[in-house]
Amino acid sequence: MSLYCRFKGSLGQFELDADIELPESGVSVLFGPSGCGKTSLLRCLAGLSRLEGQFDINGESWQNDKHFLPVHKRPVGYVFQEASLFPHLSVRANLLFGHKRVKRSQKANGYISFDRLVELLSLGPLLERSVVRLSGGERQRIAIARALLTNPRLLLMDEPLSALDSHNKAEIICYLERLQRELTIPIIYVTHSHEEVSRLADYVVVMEAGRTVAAGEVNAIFSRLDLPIQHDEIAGSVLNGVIAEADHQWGLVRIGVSGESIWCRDTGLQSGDHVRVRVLARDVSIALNPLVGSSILNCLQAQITEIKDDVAHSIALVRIKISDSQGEQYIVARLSRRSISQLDLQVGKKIWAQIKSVAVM
Ligand SMILES: Nc1ncnc2c1ncn2[C@@H]1O[C@H](COP(=O)(O)OP(=O)(O)OP(=O)(O)O)[C@@H](O)[C@H]1O
Repeated sequence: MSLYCRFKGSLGQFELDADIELPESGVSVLFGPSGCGKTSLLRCLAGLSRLEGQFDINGESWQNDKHFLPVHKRPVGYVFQEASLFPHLSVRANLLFGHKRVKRSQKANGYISFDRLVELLSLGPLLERSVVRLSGGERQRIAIARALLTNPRLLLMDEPLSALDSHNKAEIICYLERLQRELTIPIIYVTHSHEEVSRLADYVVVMEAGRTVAAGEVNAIFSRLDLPIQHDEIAGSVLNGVIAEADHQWGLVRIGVSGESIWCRDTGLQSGDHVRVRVLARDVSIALNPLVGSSILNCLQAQITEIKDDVAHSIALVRIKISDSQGEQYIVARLSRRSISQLDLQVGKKIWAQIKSVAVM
């Protein structure tokens, strides 16, 4: 871990109390409901807001009790919900606006060149166009490239997909996944979308009412039953796996996940590809014996590690563990309390977790 921050103070009526340590690279997502303080925390990191606190990044102090590095001196790239591009300039000129300010000697480790960014974000055909008639997705790709061309040591992204339609969103997520593989600087990404977290996050910080309440790896955080994220109807667990085989006849792939298998729709991935799957808690059921004569393709051997009543009286959440010699991962199932009683489900019990292949995302 080499990014540490703590900020405490008031912004009008709002109290921010954040204290987090993040990995030195990869995508860390700030996740939480609207108004919980994600943007406020991002603004403190950028130096746009000044609260009492401390911010150390990769061995440098940007803020402590005696010192505050002003916003214009922080090498930070900032991507907002909507790209604010210069309307009188071409795409190329918009990109070069940030690029020119970077001296050769200042180019940090992991710096991605103009040509490489144009290639990674498929900006070549747009370079000579005016920015005025571009789609939202194209504008956002330019905003991301422009932020990176300033040679930042930290990239902040504040709900960069929230203003886009679903087609543009899906496209930009693919570009972000590509960038993620090349960038070596830390990215802090704000969202309240479960899909974005499961696709992009290496690490998650959960925020609630101005406070940072939990932080950790994606599977660990999304399988915790004590966090408010589980109250969401579309809450689910995120599992890491590897494509093991394809069933071309039926258009399915088998994903190996901690010694178990999950069949889901084939989206063109190859054997050996590392993937993430998201399984909603409401799509998981539990049986005491392996399935016979069922349409459900996925039946995973697992063990119950925790049971917790939901806020809704009739429902409980069950955390189950799958494991092999490489480690363990957790899945959450949302069940009726009646089923839990009838099957006498208890912590430690070995069970079978059933998941419809069409429900796997
Ligand atoms: N400078 C400020 N003065 C007064 N109130 C502020 C200030 N900055 C933020 N707030 C308030 O702090 C709260 C948190 O806002 P913030 O934008 O950080 O939340 P958020 O989690 O990013 O929300 P969203 O997901 O909707 O963007 C809001 O109620 C906002 O009005």
